[in-house]
Amino acid sequence: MTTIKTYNAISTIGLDYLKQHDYEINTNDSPKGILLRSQNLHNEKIAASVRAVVRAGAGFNNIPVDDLSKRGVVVFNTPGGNANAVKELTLASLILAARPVIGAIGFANETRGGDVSLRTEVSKGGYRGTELAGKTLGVIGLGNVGSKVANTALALDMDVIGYDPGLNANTAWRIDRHILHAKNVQEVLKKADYITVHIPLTDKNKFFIDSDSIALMKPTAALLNFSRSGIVNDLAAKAALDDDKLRVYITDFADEALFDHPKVIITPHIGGSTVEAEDTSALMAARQLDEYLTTGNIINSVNYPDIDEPFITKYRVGIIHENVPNMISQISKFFGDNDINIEQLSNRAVGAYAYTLVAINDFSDTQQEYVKTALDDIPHVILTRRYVNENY
Ligand SMILES: NC(=O)c1ccc[n+]([C@@H]2O[C@H](COP(=O)([O-])OP(=O)(O)OC[C@H]3O[C@@H](n4cnc5c(N)ncnc54)[C@H](O)[C@@H]3O)[C@@H](O)[C@H]2O)c1
Ligand SMILES: O=C(O)[C@H](O)COP(=O)(O)O
Repeated sequence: MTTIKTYNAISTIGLDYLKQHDYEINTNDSPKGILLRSQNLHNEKIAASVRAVVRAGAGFNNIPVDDLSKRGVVVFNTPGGNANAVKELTLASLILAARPVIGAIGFANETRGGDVSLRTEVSKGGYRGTELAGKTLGVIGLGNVGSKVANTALALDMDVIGYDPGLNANTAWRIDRHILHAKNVQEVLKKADYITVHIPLTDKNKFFIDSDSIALMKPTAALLNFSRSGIVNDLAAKAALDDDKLRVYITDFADEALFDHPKVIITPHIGGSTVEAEDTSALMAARQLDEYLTTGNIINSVNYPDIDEPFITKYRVGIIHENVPNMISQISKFFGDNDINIEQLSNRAVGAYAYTLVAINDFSDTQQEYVKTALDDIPHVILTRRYVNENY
């Protein structure tokens, strides 16, 4: 049996899937895979046995991707698995930014005793809000979450302007044609009444929203952060709120500096915390993990190229290597020199790394033993794995 190590509360749907596919969960210290959510892996020792790390969720800034890539460990996430959950909480937050719902609930609860209805009717004027219809929503990042938020805001009769210079074709298809595409982020910051950020935390995106960007916003603007702590400079947001340069800041990431601020609403990182999102993400994660460990197919990796081919031969060899010239010819020569016939060879590269998946039928035990060690001697090969098709 193969062991998978887990961190965080992973939905039982995902864990059951693994158990049904002959995996043990957390039974020893030499797992083949790790399945996690937001656990910070940067300071954890990751066992040498690990071949795959799967994030049941979108953001993977909690995983030491660069180090794992060098070790040939494939890192996955589950894009879109929790996007609807984040969309719904973002929409709720837009309403909280437009209407003083939280204060009004507090007030209603304080008016116990006597003629409650009279007192609430007299004082409700203090809880008047505004409407979202007709206002402009700026969406920064139009990926799985941002595209859903943007499309749904149109149904609320908002005007929507989006910014995403790295939009991929799949997501682009999903974006409603009524959404205005900004050429630069400044255009969004200046035009929008509500600004919501849905981008990953990377070195480049650290403090993407800082005092300079807030200075471009309308002083009546509302800023929403359901991305990550560190994408918005919270201290800059707080200073702008204090100086009446920003109206409200809603964030899903608690920060000591923001507690008890009257213009801040904090939720405890619950954007993806719905039953449905946790089930979907965990099941996607479990399937991707099993698929890689048993067939070599890579689906939704964040550090290696995806290759997803039907496993129709008896064997496969997956070779993780650097993306440098002459690798495919050296690999195919290696198989030829060792009298092993290649039925199919797939190769893809992304950034500094590449993956070659070789399909084989006739593969003697001696050849298999030899390939396992000798392929690794080709310069720039990082890791080699062999896969056996039990259904062949
Ligand atoms: N609060 C939560 O619980 C929760 C849940 C899910 C996701 N998230 C966060 O939201 C982020 C986005 O999630 P997603 O599923 O939409 O990811 P995604 O990968 O589908 O989309 C991210 C988009 O951001 C764009 N982007 C990157 N940098 C940008 C920049 N500087 N300016 C404009 N666009 C930029 C990318 O091109 C991509 O289209 C995740 O990385 C994660 O950190 C939080
Ligand atoms: O990036 C994500 O998917 C979200 O931040 C969800 O995180 P969680 O799995 O810890 O709820």
